[in-house]
This record gives sequence, C-alpha cells and structure tokens, in this order.
Amino acid sequence: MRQQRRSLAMATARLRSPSSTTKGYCWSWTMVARSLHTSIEPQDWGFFQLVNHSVPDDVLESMKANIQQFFQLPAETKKRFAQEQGQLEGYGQLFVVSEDQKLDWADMLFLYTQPPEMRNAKFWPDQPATFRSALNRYSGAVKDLSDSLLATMAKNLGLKREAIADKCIHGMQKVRINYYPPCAQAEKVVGLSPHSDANLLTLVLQVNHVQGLQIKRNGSWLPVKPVSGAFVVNIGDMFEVLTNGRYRSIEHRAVVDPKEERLSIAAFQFPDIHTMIGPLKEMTGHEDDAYKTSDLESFMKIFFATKLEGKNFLEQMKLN
Ligand SMILES: O=C(O)CCC(=O)C(=O)O
Ligand SMILES: [Fe+2]
Repeated sequence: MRQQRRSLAMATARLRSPSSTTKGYCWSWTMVARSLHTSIEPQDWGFFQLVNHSVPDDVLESMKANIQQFFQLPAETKKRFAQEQGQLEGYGQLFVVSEDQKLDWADMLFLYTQPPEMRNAKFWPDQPATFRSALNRYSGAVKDLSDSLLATMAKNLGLKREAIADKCIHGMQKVRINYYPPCAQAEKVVGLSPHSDANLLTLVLQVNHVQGLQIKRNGSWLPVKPVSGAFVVNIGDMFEVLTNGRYRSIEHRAVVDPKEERLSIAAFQFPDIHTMIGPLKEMTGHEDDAYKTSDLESFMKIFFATKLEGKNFLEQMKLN
C-alpha cells in the first residue's frame, strides 16, 4: 500500500508538470488512479501505462504463451484461420485498402471477442490446444478492467452512468494480435503505420521485451518502453468525439526490430452496437459540436476504408 501511494504521488507530481497542466486533462488521470487504487505512469494525456490492475498474472502469461506458439506454427496451419476476401477477421494483414499500397511489416490475427455471440469460431485457432480458453479468459478480464476505467473516466467528467458506462455493459471488444518479424533493414519498413484507434479505449499488452510502440508527442515520436505485465491504455477516436475533444485520441505507430520478433495484443473496446457516436450533450453544454454524429457501424465503415495515416480519419469526422 505504501509503495502504491508512493508511485501514485510520483505520478501526480509528473502530471502537474507545466506542459500537462496547460492541456487541462491532468487531474482526470490522477483521479482514475486513485479510484482504482492503482498506479499509473502517465506519459501523455492520450495514453498511460497501467501497472497494477485486475487482470491476473496467470491469465496474461497463458495468453502470451499461446500467441507465441500460434505464430510459430507452419504457414499452412495458420492459413486455416485466414481472412476471407474483403473481411478483416482472421489471420492475415491489416488495412489493405488498395493494391499498390506498401504493406506494413506485420502479420496479425484479428478476432471479435465480446459479446461472446459475436465470436466466429472458424477464425479462432484450435492450435495450440489451449488458445481458445486462454483468449476467452483474457478477453473477459480485460473487458472488466476497461469497464471500470471507462466508468471512472466518465465519472471524472461529471457524466452519469447512462452516458458512457451503461452503453459499455454489452459493449463490443475486438482483439488484434500483432506479430512483427525482425527486418534486417528495419529503418526501411514500418510495423504498423501511424494511426489513432477508432474505438473508445484500447488496452495494449506488449508481449515480449522488444520495444516497438511509439507515440506522437509535440510532433516527435517517443518510444514506449515495455513494462512487464502493464497495459498501455490508449484513448481512441470515439472517446474524443463523445467528449467533444476534451480527451484527445493518441497517434501511435509500431516500428520493427532488426534482430528480434515483437508481439503485442491490442484489445479494442467499443460501446454496444446501437450507440450513436457524436458529442454528448452533457459535454457540449452551450458549445458547438466539434464532430459529426453517426451510428457506430457507419463510423467504423469510414475508418476501415481510410488509409492509416495519422489521425486523418478523425479529420473527416470534424465539423468546420
Ligand atoms: O504493436 C503495438 O504495440 C501497437 C498495436 C496497435 O496500435 C494496434 O494494434 O492498433
Ligand atoms: Fe493502435
């Protein structure tokens, strides 16, 4: 407990640095940390590392072991779970929007995980034998964590449960497992192109010690050092839109290592499918809406049709 208080005090001290207070979001992170009795390492207001959290170690370790084994399987075995034409779910590659596009240096396995009725068993690997049960436990535990984060963040904004938290009870979760093979000419490729995530909140687990995730801060790319067992929590575009820009989604990318492979698991949290995505009236008060309002499905359709290039998708959703 003492240790926890000390790390929280450090977090608070850093949050109060002039550069973060000018943006006005600093206290919400501290309050998130306090309400969750946890420690947060703030590195940017669109992102933080959650060091102590409710997801059990054995759930993390089993998930990590299973995905490492999956990507080591022969190509023919992995292809049994391959994406189908025009679909994103399954094993394959990300965001292929045109034939002449330079592809990112990564393979991925993209699965719908919550609510359970959205799962598509044909894309869920049956090798290794424990993969499905590991992902099932991981997905549930990460959703619980995300629900408590979202509820706390919404409360800090003065919102009632109905505004965001209740809409997440039957919220969707999609999980993308990224595998970045080493590349001798690493500086010539990009693992995952610069982007912000379209959803509300993303919880990223960096699976091994290899560094690759970078966030954009004041026009420069800053590496995010993997902290064993910690989640990197990213604010997504939907959270930016719902809060009419009070929170900003974070632009990030992944680079590859010349010698070692890197793996990460991103769990994308969404509200339930019937939610309208637009500035909440509790947030706007007398100010103008800064973003368009659309249903969740249309929002996602535009996102996936847009080439990943920084926050260019959100630019399209801005009014004026
Ligand atoms: O590999 C990473 O650390 C980042 C993954 C990511 O940003 C994503 O899957 O959207
Ligand atoms: Fe991302």
